Amino acid sequence: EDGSIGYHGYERDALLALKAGFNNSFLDGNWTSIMCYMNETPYWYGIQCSNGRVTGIILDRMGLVGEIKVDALVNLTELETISFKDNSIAGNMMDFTYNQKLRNIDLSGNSFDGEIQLSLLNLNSLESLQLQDNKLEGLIPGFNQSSLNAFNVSYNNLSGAIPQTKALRSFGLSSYFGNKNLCGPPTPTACSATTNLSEPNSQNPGKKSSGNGRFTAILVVVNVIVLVVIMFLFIIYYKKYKKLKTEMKNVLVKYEEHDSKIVDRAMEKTTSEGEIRRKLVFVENNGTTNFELDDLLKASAEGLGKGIFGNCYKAKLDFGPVVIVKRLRDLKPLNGEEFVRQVRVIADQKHPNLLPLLAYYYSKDEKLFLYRFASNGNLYTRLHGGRGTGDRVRFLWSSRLAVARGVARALEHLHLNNQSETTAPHGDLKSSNVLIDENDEILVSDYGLASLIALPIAAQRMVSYKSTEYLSQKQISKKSDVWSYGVLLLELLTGRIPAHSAPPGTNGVDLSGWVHRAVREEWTAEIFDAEIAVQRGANQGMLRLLQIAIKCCDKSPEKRPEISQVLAEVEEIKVGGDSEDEEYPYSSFDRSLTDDSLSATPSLVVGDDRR
Ligand SMILES: Nc1ncnc2c1ncn2[C@@H]1O[C@H](COP(=O)(O)OP(=O)(O)OP(=O)(O)O)[C@@H](O)[C@H]1O
Repeated sequence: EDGSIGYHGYERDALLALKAGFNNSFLDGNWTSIMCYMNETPYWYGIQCSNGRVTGIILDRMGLVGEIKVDALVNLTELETISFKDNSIAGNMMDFTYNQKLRNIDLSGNSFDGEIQLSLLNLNSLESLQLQDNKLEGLIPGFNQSSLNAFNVSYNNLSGAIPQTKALRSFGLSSYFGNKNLCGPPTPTACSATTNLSEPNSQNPGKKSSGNGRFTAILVVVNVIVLVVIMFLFIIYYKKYKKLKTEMKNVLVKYEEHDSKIVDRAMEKTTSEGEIRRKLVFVENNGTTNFELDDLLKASAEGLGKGIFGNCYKAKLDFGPVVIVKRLRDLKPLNGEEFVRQVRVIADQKHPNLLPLLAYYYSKDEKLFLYRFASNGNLYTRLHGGRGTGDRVRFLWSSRLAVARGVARALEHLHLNNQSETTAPHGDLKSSNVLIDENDEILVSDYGLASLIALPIAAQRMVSYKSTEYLSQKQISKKSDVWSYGVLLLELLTGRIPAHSAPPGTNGVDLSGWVHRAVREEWTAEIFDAEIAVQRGANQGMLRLLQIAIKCCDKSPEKRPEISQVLAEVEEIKVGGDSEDEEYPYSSFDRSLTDDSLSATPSLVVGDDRR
């Protein structure tokens, strides 16, 4: 097992097998990708984890149907709690032999039948066993764990004498009530001498004598014949099974060879000594000089930070160029072929406002993406950096409008190249993913990476998954990108940090709610960043951009405009004449916001988007 990825594949397989038996559409949608990662909050509904291991399964009142295989829990050795309370699960109980840490078991309110599992007797930490309201039959096993402090088998079809162990004697009638034929304390019914023997129960196989000797002899002969036939059939079956297994193995080996050949072809080269060496794969036409992984390893590297897709480094190669290296982590379990296919999709997204992928590297243990270095940093730092200090470089309206345009163009390109209705083609649009190169060109980064990382990680960390529609309906779409774009515009206009994309350790505000409140309560002068509010000639343009932003941030995704429409409107905004150096008190906004501009678009203030 790969401990480094923080989860355990065989546990995941066990849970997926369990899920398959339930045929439950919610779980089918929710239990995808990995269930837990180290000590982070589990990603799957109803799963508890510790150190990447599954410690609890709690699926109460989920309408679960079907049966649970007897060996379903064999691989979940860290399990402490299991609860399937109030579902409609049928069939025999599962085997608990390998779940020695189990403390709480609640299978109540289902249709479990057959006998109570004897493996429960060996769970030395068992504290609570709730089996009431099922269809269990046979005898109650002699539970005697001193840890047991809650026990209920009421309303089943159990029969026979209640074992008079120290542990079981401590529970009252309510634990046993509603069974077919239980006797002995605490029930009022005394047991007859033959009670237990008369019950059909494999755990107590005493059976009544079945009539005369002749009949018994015939029965024995028939039994022997049946046994011989069964053994014969078993031998035939076993031979066939062995043959099938060997064939399967051959097919698998062939498949793996084929798979690795594809990866090899894409990513490996034969050196002059004839040995295979993995190499960086350069995306064609990128205009850079190609180099080897060794060159990269020799380069001086500076850590830029840890993003949701992995750590980012700036590497200065010995022979001159500077590249950005992203070490991808938390990836979906993709084989080489699938990885290459997804990378091609990203690499093919060519647009002047998208940060181009230069090269990639794939091996079992390491996946790298190499990007062009954008020397003027990211929008987040440009917009918020150095405020209140002498280091602050003024960020003028014309530059902010250029950012709004560049990002909208990039986003439109991504949307036009993605036909899916159920994905946000960027998915993680935020100011730290908008880069500025040496010519002040805008480059949007981190697009397409959602297709590579595990869904729970994406759902937990990516901006799209923080939109209203994901929070309420668990759905994202292109309109989720439009919403992120609207918030980015508000960030540009207000100079404030949005809560949902604030870097760790930074406090952000609910920008959309805040802007609506400001418009309603007429403290409009405060909406615009003082740094641009003073550029009076640009006021109309700022108001236009604010209106667009508010439309993009509509709570209902269907009311938000398409990105093409947004782009068209942003392109129409004029920078605003000679405004750059003109400075007026920013209260000059008051009248225009409350009277002219907003009254012309009443929907702006009606659709309150406070969250
Ligand atoms: N090509 C690049 N040129 C210059 N700086 C970059 C480049 N790529 C990333 N950065 C900067 O490096 C830092 C780390 O980037 P990274 O993408 O790993 O994290 P992030 O953008 O903060 O978060 P996330 O992964 O959620 O997008 C960020 O400040 C980012 O702006």
